Amino acid sequence: MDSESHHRSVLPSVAALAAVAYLLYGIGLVVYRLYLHPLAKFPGPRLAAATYWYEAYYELVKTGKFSNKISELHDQYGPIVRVTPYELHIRDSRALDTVYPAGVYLDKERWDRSFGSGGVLQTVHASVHKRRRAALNPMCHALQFNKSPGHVFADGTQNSRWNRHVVRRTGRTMQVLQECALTVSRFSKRSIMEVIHIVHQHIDEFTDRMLEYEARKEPLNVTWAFPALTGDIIMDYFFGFNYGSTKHPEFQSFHAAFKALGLAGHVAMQFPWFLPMMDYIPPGFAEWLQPALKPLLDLKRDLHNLVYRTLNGEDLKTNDAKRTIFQEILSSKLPDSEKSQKRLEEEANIVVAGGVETTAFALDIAVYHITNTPHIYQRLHADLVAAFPNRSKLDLQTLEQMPYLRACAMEALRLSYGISARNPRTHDKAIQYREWVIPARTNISMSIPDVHHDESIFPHSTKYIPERWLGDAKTPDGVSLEKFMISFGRGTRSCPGMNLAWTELHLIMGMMFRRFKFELYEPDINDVLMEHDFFVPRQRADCKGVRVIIESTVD
Ligand code: HEM
Repeated sequence: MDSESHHRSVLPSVAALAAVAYLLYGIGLVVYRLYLHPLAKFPGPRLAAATYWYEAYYELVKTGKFSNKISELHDQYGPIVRVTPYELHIRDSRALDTVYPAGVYLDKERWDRSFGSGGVLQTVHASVHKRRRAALNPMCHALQFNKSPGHVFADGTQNSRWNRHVVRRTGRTMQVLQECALTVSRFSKRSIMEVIHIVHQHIDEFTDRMLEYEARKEPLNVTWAFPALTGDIIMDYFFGFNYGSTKHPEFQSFHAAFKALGLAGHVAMQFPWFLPMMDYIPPGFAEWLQPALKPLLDLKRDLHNLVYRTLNGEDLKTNDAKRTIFQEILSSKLPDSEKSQKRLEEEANIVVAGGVETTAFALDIAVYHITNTPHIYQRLHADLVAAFPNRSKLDLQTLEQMPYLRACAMEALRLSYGISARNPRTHDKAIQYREWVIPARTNISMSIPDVHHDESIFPHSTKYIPERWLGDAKTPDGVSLEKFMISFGRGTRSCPGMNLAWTELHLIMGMMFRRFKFELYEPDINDVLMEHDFFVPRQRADCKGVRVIIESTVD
C-alpha cells in the first residue's frame, strides 16, 4: 500500500474514533448531570437538567419564551426548579433577601456570554464588579453620609466599613432619606441639580415636538418618541454630546436597533463564538444586512473615537456637564487593564443600553394606562394643577413630593420590570432555602416579573393601580410594599441609574400630565405587554406602539 492510500484509510478511523469519543463524553456528561451532580436532587424536568438545548429551544426557537416556560415549571414543580444543568430558579418573593442579600458582593454568571465581559452589568466576578461599580458611582450621583458602620438601611443595603453609605433617590430610599433626614436631602438635591438643566433642555424640546403633533392633529407614537428623549439625555449625561434624536422628524433613536437585536443576546448566550464573530463583521455589511442597526453602529463608531481621543488627553464635551464617563473611569483607581479602549467602549455601550429602553418603556406604560383610565388622569392632572398653577414652570423638588405622581410612576415601573431576564447570583457558601440546602457556587436566579406579579403582594397584579402605593402601603402580613418593587434590582448590583431614571420620570410625567391631555389612538393593550423576554421585555412584533392624540390643557 502506498503512503497516500495508507493516509486515506487511516483518516476515517481517526474521525470515527473522535466521534465515538465525543459521543461517550456526551453520554458521560448527561449521566453526571442527571445522577451525580450536586443539583441532581432538585426538582425540574430531566431534559433541562441534562442539557442547555432545553433552554435554547425556548429562547431561540420559541423566541424569548423560556421565562414563560419556567413559570409553568414552577406551577408543576414548586418554588425551586433546576432550569438548566447548573442553575436553580426560585419563584418566591420572600426569597429575595436570601438570593440578593444586603451589602454582599456576589458573582453573576452567564450574562457576559450575551453582552461581552467589559461592562459593569455583566461582570462575572464580584471583586471586579465592585471595582468597576466604584469607578461609575460618581456619575450616578452617589450620595454619601455618615452613619455607623454595618448599619442596614431600609432598602436592604449595608453601610460600609468606611462609615459611608451610598443612597439613591428612589421611592424605596425615601425611607432611607427619612432616616438620615436633612443631611441627605441636601446632598441629594445638589447632586441632581448638577445635570438638571440638561434634562430640562431635552424635555423642552420634547414639549415643542408635542405641540407640533397637536397642531398637525397627528397621533404621536410615544413608543418611538420616548427612547429618542431618554437617549438624548443619557448621551449628554455620560458622553457630553447627543444625536438630536428628540428633534429628528421620525425620532430616530437606538430603539429600532435594540428592537432589531431582539434575539441576539439569546443566540450569544447559547453560542460563545457569536459575539467574537460579530466583532469581525464590517459595520457597512452589518448595516446592509439590518439597516435598523445604523444608530447603534454609529454609536459604536463614535464611542470608539471618543474613547480613543479621551485616552489621548482631549476634552471632547460639547455640553457643560462636569465630566464624561470616560474621564470619570480614567481618573478612578481602577487598574490600567480596566482602562483599555475595548473595556471603556463596552462600559459605555452598557450604560446606553441600560438607560434608554428601560426608562422609555416605563413611560410608555404610564402614558397608556393613565390615558386609558380617566379617573387616574383626572386625579393626577388636578394634583399637578394645584401644585403648579403656572403651567409653564415645573420644578423637580415639588414634583418629587407629590404622592400620586410618585404612585403612578411606581406602578409604571412595576409593570415595566426593567429587566425581564433571570437575574443570577452565585454565592460562595451553601444556602438554606426552605427545606433545601443549595450547594455553594450554584447559579441561583430569580425574575423581576415573577415578584411584580405575585398576587399575594400585588393583588390584580396585571392592572395599573397607583392607589396601591399610597399611604403606608404594606403587604397583608405588614411588610412594606416597596420591598417588593424591584424594577431596579436588589443589593450591590442594583441599578446605579435610579437617580437619573426617577428624575426623568418625575419631570416627563409631570410635564405631560400637567400641560396636556391625551386620547389613545387605536388603543391596543399589547403595546404595553411583554410578549418576548429579550433580556428586556419586548412587545409583539406586529405592535404599532402607543400612539396618542394630544391636546393642550387650558387650566
Ligand atoms: C426605569 C429605568 C431603569 C430601570 C427599571 C433599570 C433597571 C435596572 C436593573 C434591573 C438592573 C440590574 C440589576 C441587577 O443586576 O440586579 C440595572 C442595572 C444597571 N442599570 Fe439600570 N435601570 C433603569 C435606568 C437606568 C439608567 C437611566 C441608567 C444609566 C444612567 C442605568 C444604568 C444601569 C447600569 C450601568 C447597570 C449595571 C449595574 C451593575 O451591574 O452594577 N439604568 N438597571
